Amino acid sequence: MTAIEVRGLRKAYKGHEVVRGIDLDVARGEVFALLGPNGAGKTTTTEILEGHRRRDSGEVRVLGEDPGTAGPEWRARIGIVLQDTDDAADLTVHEMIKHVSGFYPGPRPVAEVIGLVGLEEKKKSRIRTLSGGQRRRLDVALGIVGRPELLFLDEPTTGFDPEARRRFWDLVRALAAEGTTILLTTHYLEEAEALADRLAVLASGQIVAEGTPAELGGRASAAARVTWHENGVRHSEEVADPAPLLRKLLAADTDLSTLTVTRPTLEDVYLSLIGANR
Ligand SMILES: Nc1ncnc2c1ncn2[C@@H]1O[C@H](COP(=O)(O)OP(=O)(O)OP(=O)(O)O)[C@@H](O)[C@H]1O
Repeated sequence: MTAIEVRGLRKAYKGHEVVRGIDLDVARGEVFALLGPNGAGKTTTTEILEGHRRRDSGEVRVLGEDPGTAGPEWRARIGIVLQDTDDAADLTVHEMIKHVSGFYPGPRPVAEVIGLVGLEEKKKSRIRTLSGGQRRRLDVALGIVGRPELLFLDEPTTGFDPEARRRFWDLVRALAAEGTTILLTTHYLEEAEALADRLAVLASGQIVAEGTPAELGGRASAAARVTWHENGVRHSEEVADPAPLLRKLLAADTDLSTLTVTRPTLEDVYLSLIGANR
């Protein structure tokens, strides 16, 4: 079943079109990442799907309803982690999560949510005293307290330290394992690679590539670069299939202690896609 279905989505601000005919399908239970440079239209698209922004044209279905007209029951089935929120700073972490949990019919227990995002030590702290990364974790807590069927994560790990980011990835995987559909926007390609079942690259308001992280932009079939050293001299060859070259090197008893075989990283593919669409 489809969680998100978008056909021909368009949106302009003051006559300048920033979303220019997007088609998108996200299946239930899928983790889908939207990538793209600053200003590509990711947040605008996401906000339209969340029902927070009006579209100019196109068909949009989210959990079977049009977000432009869907009511509070639909809203209770989705969770949203916005790029930056700054409200109710005088409440404590626990009070804020408790307050928001009251909006949902079957919320997670507050203590469970605090544990999931790793804010146990800060549960009695006032929100205004949190660090940037802790504040983001609270945002994530508020996004998941209602047990959403579909979770929107807009750059969720900006400001996280590396350990918090890994912990957040585990949380996303656990939510996905429970069947939560997740739409994620991120500038961290390793994050998209670690989490997403599929991803789409948005450039100037259009989807320029879509696929699994392994296949995006022909990555799986791209040439491999083999490098090694022979008598102190570095050799480097680009080959479609590295096996014959490796056999030849082995047969010749070449020193392979510095051997590397690499294919384009997701970042390489992403940068060339963005570069080609400037
Ligand atoms: N309320 C608004 N009024 C006018 N222009 C806007 C508005 N919101 C966004 N824009 C413009 O629309 C374009 C797309 O913005 P959007 O925030 O969707 O991009 P993004 O891909 O999410 O970028 P980022 O990676 O920086 O978050 C940008 O050029 C932005 O300046």
